[in-house]
Amino acid sequence: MTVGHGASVTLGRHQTLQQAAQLLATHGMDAVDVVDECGGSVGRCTWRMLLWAVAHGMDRMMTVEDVLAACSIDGGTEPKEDGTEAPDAKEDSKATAELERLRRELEETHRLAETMKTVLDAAYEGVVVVDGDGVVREINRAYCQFLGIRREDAIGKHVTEVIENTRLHICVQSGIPERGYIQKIYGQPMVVHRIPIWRDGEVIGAIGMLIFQGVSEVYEIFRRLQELSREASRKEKNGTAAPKQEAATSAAVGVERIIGRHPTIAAVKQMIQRAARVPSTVFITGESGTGKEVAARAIHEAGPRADGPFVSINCAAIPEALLEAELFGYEDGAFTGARKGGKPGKFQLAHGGTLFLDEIGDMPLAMQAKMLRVLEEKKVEKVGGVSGTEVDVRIIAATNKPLEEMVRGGTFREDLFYRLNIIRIHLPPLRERKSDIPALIAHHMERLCQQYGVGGKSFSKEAMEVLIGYSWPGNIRELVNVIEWLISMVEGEKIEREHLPAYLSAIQPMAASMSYGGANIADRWKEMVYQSERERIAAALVAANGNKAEAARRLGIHRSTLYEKLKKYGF
Ligand SMILES: Nc1ncnc2c1ncn2[C@@H]1O[C@H](COP(=O)(O)OP(=O)(O)OP(=O)(O)O)[C@@H](O)[C@H]1O
Repeated sequence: MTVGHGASVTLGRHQTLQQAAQLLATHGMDAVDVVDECGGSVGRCTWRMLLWAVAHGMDRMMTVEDVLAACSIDGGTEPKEDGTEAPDAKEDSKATAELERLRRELEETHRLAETMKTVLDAAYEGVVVVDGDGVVREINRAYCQFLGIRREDAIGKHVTEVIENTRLHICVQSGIPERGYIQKIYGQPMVVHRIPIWRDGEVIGAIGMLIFQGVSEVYEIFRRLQELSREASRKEKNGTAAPKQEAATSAAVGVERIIGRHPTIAAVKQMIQRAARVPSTVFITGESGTGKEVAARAIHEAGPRADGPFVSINCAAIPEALLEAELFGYEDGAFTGARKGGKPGKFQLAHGGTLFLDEIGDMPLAMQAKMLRVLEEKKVEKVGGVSGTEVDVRIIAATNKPLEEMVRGGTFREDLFYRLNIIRIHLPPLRERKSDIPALIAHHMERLCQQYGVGGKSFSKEAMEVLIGYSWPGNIRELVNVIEWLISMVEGEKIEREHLPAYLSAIQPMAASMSYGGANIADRWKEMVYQSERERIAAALVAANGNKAEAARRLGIHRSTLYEKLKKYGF
């Protein structure tokens, strides 16, 4: 558009309807001449013409030239120069209503944008928003002041041109949130959070936050962590089992370490918080890999024993003959091969803390009787010992076996079952809380990439759909293993559908009653699952050179589950 000498305003023929409306509104005009590149008049744009275009559902981005042409083809609906020929009254009111709706929509958008800007500017932290290409779309006053730049100069530029050492554009590609990272800006270590913005399964941008007050706090947290780690190694030297590496490296504590917002998991988190407050025995059930140990640690960390040890023992992994010594310890010379000076048992090591009895359903009957006595008397007697020692231990037990059925079948003691089953927490299988899959993937991807020192990876929409569609029989452990495998196998930053193991894409049954090629689809499905699981197990055994413990780890299932499957598939 041009404003010539003597305030003569014209509109270029390639300008849009939206620009035409803006021009008329800005200059308070009813009509404006439409000109070509040489300034020659090609027609006249009026409010009536704009109303006509809106009434005919034309796009706001259409050129004025096209609208002029459409008007003339329409048989002169557009008024002639003198404006005597108006659109008919019905169309006129339709157009007016549409314009009014657009005006209100615009007003609302402006109001929201203003509110958002006020909120952003009032925030103490620096906030920057980038789009899917890493281009700055919004930045607040605090960030601009810190960087010493003007908002207008930052907006529209790639974030790397605006903020030193930023990784926001990488966060957009990986889709992985980065919280509490240190970023050097102007030589100062700053604490930043980088959070991807997801829409319809795709990352469409990211928000960066600069925490001005955070550095000293972070150093304080760091100092406390160092103290804790020193404490842990002191305890390890004294014989207390160190927590798993995963738990030690994770900053999350208590229910924080449980990822997921599905209602079933939200209810579990509530139960955990309640259970943490009381000393009663907790009994956790759920399929293998659903996070029973994670839940047990969360209870320990959220309760008053958090400063005490968390000791875990897998009752299925220890041969029957050694289980008693592992649990209660042994005296010097208690049996052939016993360590000189004896050894404390898990109960003693957990004194003042929590003992997690995993796979309790696999505990032999004879051992169950001894366990019941210890739980009732709160005293343990070492193998080869003569007197008992008092222990103050909170018990959390877990199993993936149907313990009630085992009680009925006589393979699990009823009295021990009731002694354990005081607070019951059931962890749902992953297939029943699929909405948590993206968050679990993001969490473990970030954790593992940090652990391996590699850059983050993101999933294509198709790959994510496959991961969400799969039934995850090995639950979260299987998911973690798939992520670990992908991190080491995929070179690039984007994980595509074809990078995923083939068994994840197997067709799901649509309806059990449907038939396909004469065979019942549910039977075909079962057969396919059977085949694919058999192949996966065979592949894992080959990859692990026949080592069953390693194969079970690769498959994300417990060793005892692998043995059952080996039997089932006739290996
Ligand atoms: N809610 C969760 N959020 C994040 N990670 C989880 C969650 N639950 C489980 N995991 C991860 O899944 C894996 C398996 O968890 P865990 O060992 O607690 O399962 P489990 O039910 O005790 O398995 P099993 O019955 O075989 O002993 C671990 O890598 C753990 O970090």
